[in-house]
Amino acid sequence: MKKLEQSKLIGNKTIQISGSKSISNRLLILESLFKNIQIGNLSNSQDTQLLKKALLENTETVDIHHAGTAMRFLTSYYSIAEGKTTILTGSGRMKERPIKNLVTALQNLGVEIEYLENEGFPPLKIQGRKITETKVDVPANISSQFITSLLLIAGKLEKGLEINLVGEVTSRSYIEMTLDILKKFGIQASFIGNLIKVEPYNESNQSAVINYEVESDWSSASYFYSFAALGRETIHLKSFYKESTQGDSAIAKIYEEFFRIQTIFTEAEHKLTLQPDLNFQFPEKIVLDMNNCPDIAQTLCVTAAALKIPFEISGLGTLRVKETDRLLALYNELQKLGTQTEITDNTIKSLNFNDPEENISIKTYQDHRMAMSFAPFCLIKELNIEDEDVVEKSYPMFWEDLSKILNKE
Ligand SMILES: O=C(O)C1=C[C@@H](OP(=O)(O)O)[C@@H](O)[C@H](O)C1
Ligand SMILES: C=C(OP(=O)(O)O)C(=O)O
Repeated sequence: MKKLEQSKLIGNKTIQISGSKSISNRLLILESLFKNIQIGNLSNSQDTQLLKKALLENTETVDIHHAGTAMRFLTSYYSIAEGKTTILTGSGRMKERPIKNLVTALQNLGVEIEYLENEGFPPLKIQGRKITETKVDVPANISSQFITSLLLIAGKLEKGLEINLVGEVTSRSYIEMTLDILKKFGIQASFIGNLIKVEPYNESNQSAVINYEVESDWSSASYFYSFAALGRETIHLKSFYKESTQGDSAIAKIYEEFFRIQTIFTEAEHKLTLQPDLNFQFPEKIVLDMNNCPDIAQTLCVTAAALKIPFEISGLGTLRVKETDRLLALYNELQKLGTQTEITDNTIKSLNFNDPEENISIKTYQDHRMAMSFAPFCLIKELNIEDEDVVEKSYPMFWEDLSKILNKE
């Protein structure tokens, strides 16, 4: 249990955030399939460590715990490991997170994959083989990770791959991030309408060494936007770029529009300065579709609840199948801050704001983002965060970094 006393924000501190977990996990798979690259600022998240270990050890049974990207990316990776049988499993929650659309797509490409417990969910038994098919349909409304998973192996197939995205495309920014990284590896791809075409990798590219400096993680940066919005002090974050491929960089625009936090980029130092406008007036209401940046939805809901600004967020269907049912978790825990909400399959809307509870203890539901998104509320009132170690999944240094910017009141 982490006790966060009521605190004040110390101005002008600099926080060094580690590399994007999404970019890092794509790079590790590509490195293993295609060639050696020099990776700088690799994510120190537990999810990245787990994936790295799985790729290095190459055992028959692989337990990926709660790392969603690793689970989905490795499903395709082991599907093309010719002659190798792999059992791919994960935590209790991972066994409840959907994977059927990806498995069906790989089965349609000729791979033998068996569900070892429940149909449509891990654990999987995968019999790797050479894929010769060239086209596949994939429903794109459940998780973009299914598409990324196929894209990461596509260049390895003899004739490349055409992926037809069926239905609404969720978390599109993550697909675009994957295509950008493929390009850096020299893998040609196009994304027109609902069709993605990837050309086979040209082996003569093999010799050119790539240096890839991973931009720091914008999802992790989001919590500092929340601190700046509630504490109205300047915070510096490193190492970020002005043009980001991470969809969660939308946090800068969102917090500028609704909370008057200006983001200033210092190119030379790859530094972001989060600078609150002190003459800030609350917006009347926040209405936003966050389908493109689902991981920062919890951050925004807590900031809005703390400031008692009515909000109505849509595009959040995927939150139901993440580390926990994040809409339900928000509904439960925001009540402790005094905020009543109404949730549907894919939206959350505030109904009214009352005083926070006396002794607030936030449950985290094994979800790192529940712990980190509620932490900034300590600028309003003291609170406890249960199972604080959950932050390791994406941001192991989170509590240490907070201690640098908080002063007990
Ligand atoms: O490709 C990725 O790196 C991710 C895609 C998103 O998942 P969905 O596409 O399942 O929404 C996001 O929520 C997750 O944290 C990371
Ligand atoms: C949803 C997340 O991760 P994953 O799907 O990779 O477990 C996340 O980090 O918020």
